[in-house]
Amino acid sequence: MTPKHPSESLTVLTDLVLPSETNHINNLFGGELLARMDRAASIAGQRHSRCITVTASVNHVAFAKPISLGSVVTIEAKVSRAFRSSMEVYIDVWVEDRISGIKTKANEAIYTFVAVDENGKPVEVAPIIPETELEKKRYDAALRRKQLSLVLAGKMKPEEATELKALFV
Ligand SMILES: CC(=O)SCCNC(=O)CCNC(=O)[C@H](O)C(C)(C)COP(=O)(O)OP(=O)(O)OC[C@H]1O[C@@H](n2cnc3c(N)ncnc32)[C@H](O)[C@@H]1OP(=O)(O)O
Repeated sequence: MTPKHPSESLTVLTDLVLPSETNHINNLFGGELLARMDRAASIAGQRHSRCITVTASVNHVAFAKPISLGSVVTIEAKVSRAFRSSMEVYIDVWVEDRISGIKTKANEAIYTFVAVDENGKPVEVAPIIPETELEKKRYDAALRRKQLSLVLAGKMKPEEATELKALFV
Protein backbone atom coordinates (compact mmCIF):
# COMPACT_ATOMS: atom_id res chain seq x y z
CA MET A 1 0.00 0.00 0.00
CA THR A 2 1.36 3.46 -0.89
CA PRO A 3 2.48 5.33 2.24
CA LYS A 4 0.88 8.66 3.07
CA HIS A 5 1.96 11.77 4.98
CA PRO A 6 0.14 12.98 8.13
CA SER A 7 -0.73 16.22 6.30
CA GLU A 8 -2.95 14.24 3.91
CA SER A 9 -5.32 13.44 6.78
CA LEU A 10 -5.33 16.93 8.32
CA THR A 11 -8.84 17.82 9.49
CA VAL A 12 -9.66 21.25 10.89
CA LEU A 13 -12.96 21.97 12.64
CA THR A 14 -13.70 25.53 13.81
CA ASP A 15 -16.81 26.30 15.85
CA LEU A 16 -18.15 28.57 18.58
CA VAL A 17 -18.89 27.65 22.20
CA LEU A 18 -22.64 28.17 22.72
CA PRO A 19 -24.52 28.41 26.08
CA SER A 20 -25.97 24.88 25.79
CA GLU A 21 -22.40 23.47 25.57
CA THR A 22 -21.05 24.96 28.80
CA ASN A 23 -20.87 23.89 32.45
CA HIS A 24 -22.04 25.83 35.52
CA ILE A 25 -19.11 28.24 35.34
CA ASN A 26 -19.60 29.02 31.64
CA ASN A 27 -16.73 26.93 30.31
CA LEU A 28 -16.99 24.37 27.52
CA PHE A 29 -18.24 21.04 28.91
CA GLY A 30 -15.55 18.33 28.72
CA GLY A 31 -17.89 15.82 27.06
CA GLU A 32 -18.72 18.32 24.31
CA LEU A 33 -15.02 18.78 23.55
CA LEU A 34 -14.51 14.99 23.54
CA ALA A 35 -17.33 14.65 20.97
CA ARG A 36 -15.93 17.42 18.75
CA MET A 37 -12.46 15.83 18.91
CA ASP A 38 -13.92 12.39 18.12
CA ARG A 39 -15.64 13.77 15.00
CA ALA A 40 -12.48 15.53 13.75
CA ALA A 41 -10.29 12.49 14.49
CA SER A 42 -12.77 10.16 12.78
CA ILE A 43 -12.61 12.26 9.60
CA ALA A 44 -8.78 12.30 9.77
CA GLY A 45 -8.82 8.49 10.02
CA GLN A 46 -11.20 8.27 7.06
CA ARG A 47 -9.03 10.62 4.99
CA HIS A 48 -5.98 8.44 5.69
CA SER A 49 -7.66 5.07 5.16
CA ARG A 50 -10.52 5.97 2.77
CA CYS A 51 -12.54 3.50 4.88
CA ILE A 52 -15.17 3.62 7.62
CA THR A 53 -13.39 4.27 10.93
CA VAL A 54 -14.49 3.50 14.49
CA THR A 55 -13.08 4.82 17.74
CA ALA A 56 -11.16 2.00 19.44
CA SER A 57 -9.83 3.99 22.39
CA VAL A 58 -9.20 7.43 23.80
CA ASN A 59 -5.56 7.15 24.84
CA HIS A 60 -4.97 10.55 26.33
CA VAL A 61 -6.84 13.80 26.99
CA ALA A 62 -5.48 16.84 28.77
CA PHE A 63 -8.00 19.54 29.59
CA ALA A 64 -5.16 21.96 30.19
CA LYS A 65 -7.06 25.27 29.94
CA PRO A 66 -10.76 26.10 30.34
CA ILE A 67 -12.50 27.31 27.16
CA SER A 68 -15.04 30.04 27.87
CA LEU A 69 -18.50 30.71 26.45
CA GLY A 70 -18.33 32.45 23.06
CA SER A 71 -14.80 31.24 22.28
CA VAL A 72 -13.84 30.30 18.75
CA VAL A 73 -12.38 26.80 19.05
CA THR A 74 -10.29 25.13 16.35
CA ILE A 75 -9.62 21.42 16.46
CA GLU A 76 -6.80 20.04 14.29
CA ALA A 77 -6.57 16.27 13.89
CA LYS A 78 -3.95 14.29 11.94
CA VAL A 79 -3.02 10.62 11.77
CA SER A 80 0.32 10.41 13.57
CA ARG A 81 0.99 6.72 12.89
CA ALA A 82 -0.72 3.83 11.17
CA PHE A 83 -0.29 0.20 12.20
CA ARG A 84 -2.09 -2.68 10.45
CA SER A 85 -5.73 -1.59 10.73
CA SER A 86 -5.41 0.93 13.57
CA MET A 87 -4.34 4.55 13.40
CA GLU A 88 -3.23 6.90 16.14
CA VAL A 89 -4.80 10.33 15.64
CA TYR A 90 -3.23 13.29 17.41
CA ILE A 91 -5.51 16.24 18.15
CA ASP A 92 -4.53 19.81 19.02
CA VAL A 93 -7.14 22.26 20.28
CA TRP A 94 -6.69 26.01 19.85
CA VAL A 95 -8.68 28.99 21.11
CA GLU A 96 -8.65 32.16 19.02
CA ASP A 97 -8.61 35.59 20.62
CA ARG A 98 -11.49 37.54 19.09
CA ILE A 99 -9.60 40.87 19.00
CA SER A 100 -6.02 39.87 18.07
CA GLY A 101 -6.78 36.63 16.22
CA ILE A 102 -3.91 34.97 18.09
CA LYS A 103 -4.48 31.25 18.68
CA THR A 104 -3.52 29.70 22.03
CA LYS A 105 -3.22 25.95 22.60
CA ALA A 106 -5.95 24.88 25.04
CA ASN A 107 -5.97 21.09 24.95
CA GLU A 108 -4.63 18.03 23.23
CA ALA A 109 -5.75 14.46 22.89
CA ILE A 110 -4.77 11.16 21.32
CA TYR A 111 -7.37 8.75 19.95
CA THR A 112 -7.05 5.34 18.28
CA PHE A 113 -9.27 4.59 15.30
CA VAL A 114 -9.65 1.31 13.42
CA ALA A 115 -10.51 1.12 9.71
CA VAL A 116 -13.30 -1.39 9.12
CA ASP A 117 -15.30 -2.80 6.21
CA GLU A 118 -19.10 -2.72 5.89
CA ASN A 119 -19.31 -5.65 8.34
CA GLY A 120 -17.16 -3.95 10.99
CA LYS A 121 -14.16 -6.18 10.25
CA PRO A 122 -10.75 -4.44 10.57
CA VAL A 123 -9.02 -3.74 7.23
CA GLU A 124 -5.42 -2.82 6.43
CA VAL A 125 -4.44 0.84 6.09
CA ALA A 126 -1.52 2.60 4.38
CA PRO A 127 1.62 3.28 6.45
CA ILE A 128 2.57 6.81 7.46
CA ILE A 129 5.73 8.72 6.62
CA PRO A 130 6.13 11.66 9.02
CA GLU A 131 7.66 14.85 7.58
CA THR A 132 8.02 17.59 10.23
CA GLU A 133 10.05 17.27 13.45
CA LEU A 134 6.82 17.22 15.50
CA GLU A 135 5.29 14.53 13.27
CA LYS A 136 8.45 12.43 13.64
CA LYS A 137 8.38 12.80 17.45
CA ARG A 138 4.71 11.78 17.60
CA TYR A 139 5.28 8.89 15.19
CA ASP A 140 8.21 7.54 17.25
CA ALA A 141 6.24 7.51 20.52
CA ALA A 142 3.04 6.08 19.01
CA LEU A 143 4.04 2.42 19.32
CA ARG A 144 4.64 2.81 23.06
CA ARG A 145 1.25 4.47 23.44
CA LYS A 146 -0.42 1.67 21.46
CA GLN A 147 1.18 -0.93 23.71
CA LEU A 148 0.10 0.96 26.83
CA SER A 149 -3.46 1.20 25.53
CA LEU A 150 -3.55 -2.52 24.73
CA VAL A 151 -2.14 -3.45 28.15
CA LEU A 152 -4.73 -1.24 29.91
CA ALA A 153 -7.50 -2.80 27.79
CA GLY A 154 -6.31 -6.29 28.79
CA LYS A 155 -5.47 -7.08 25.14
CA MET A 156 -1.70 -7.38 25.62
CA LYS A 157 0.38 -8.90 28.41
CA PRO A 158 2.68 -6.33 30.07
CA GLU A 159 5.70 -8.55 29.38
CA GLU A 160 4.91 -8.42 25.63
CA ALA A 161 4.96 -4.60 25.58
CA THR A 162 8.66 -4.48 24.67
CA GLU A 163 8.84 -0.85 23.46
CA LEU A 164 6.98 0.33 26.55
CA LYS A 165 9.13 -1.73 28.93
CA ALA A 166 12.29 -0.27 27.38
CA LEU A 167 11.30 3.11 28.87
CA PHE A 168 11.56 1.73 32.40
CA VAL A 169 14.31 -0.90 32.35
C1 LIG B 1 -16.60 7.28 15.31
C2 LIG B 1 -17.20 6.52 16.48
O1 LIG B 1 -17.40 7.09 17.50
S1 LIG B 1 -17.51 4.86 16.31
C3 LIG B 1 -18.35 4.33 17.80
C4 LIG B 1 -17.46 3.96 18.88
N1 LIG B 1 -16.62 2.87 18.55
C5 LIG B 1 -17.08 1.62 18.31
O2 LIG B 1 -18.25 1.30 18.27
C6 LIG B 1 -16.04 0.56 18.10
C7 LIG B 1 -16.42 -0.75 18.79
N2 LIG B 1 -15.32 -1.68 18.76
C8 LIG B 1 -15.09 -2.48 17.68
O3 LIG B 1 -15.83 -2.48 16.70
C9 LIG B 1 -13.89 -3.41 17.73
O4 LIG B 1 -13.49 -3.59 19.08
C10 LIG B 1 -12.67 -2.84 16.93
C11 LIG B 1 -13.02 -2.76 15.44
C12 LIG B 1 -12.24 -1.45 17.42
C13 LIG B 1 -11.47 -3.78 17.11
O5 LIG B 1 -11.90 -5.04 16.72
P1 LIG B 1 -11.15 -6.38 17.21
O6 LIG B 1 -12.01 -7.52 16.91
O7 LIG B 1 -10.62 -6.17 18.60
O8 LIG B 1 -9.99 -6.46 16.16
P2 LIG B 1 -8.45 -6.65 16.39
O9 LIG B 1 -8.13 -7.36 17.65
O10 LIG B 1 -7.94 -7.21 15.10
O11 LIG B 1 -7.95 -5.17 16.53
C14 LIG B 1 -7.95 -4.31 15.42
C15 LIG B 1 -6.91 -3.24 15.68
O12 LIG B 1 -7.35 -2.42 16.75
C16 LIG B 1 -6.32 -2.30 17.72
N3 LIG B 1 -6.94 -2.09 19.01
C17 LIG B 1 -8.01 -2.77 19.53
N4 LIG B 1 -8.27 -2.27 20.75
C18 LIG B 1 -7.38 -1.29 20.99
C19 LIG B 1 -7.14 -0.41 22.09
N5 LIG B 1 -7.88 -0.46 23.20
N6 LIG B 1 -6.11 0.47 21.99
C20 LIG B 1 -5.35 0.54 20.88
N7 LIG B 1 -5.53 -0.25 19.81
C21 LIG B 1 -6.53 -1.16 19.87
C22 LIG B 1 -5.57 -3.64 17.62
O13 LIG B 1 -4.29 -3.54 18.18
C23 LIG B 1 -5.54 -3.81 16.12
O14 LIG B 1 -4.56 -2.94 15.59
P3 LIG B 1 -3.67 -3.31 14.28
O15 LIG B 1 -4.58 -4.01 13.30
O16 LIG B 1 -3.24 -2.00 13.76
O17 LIG B 1 -2.55 -4.16 14.75
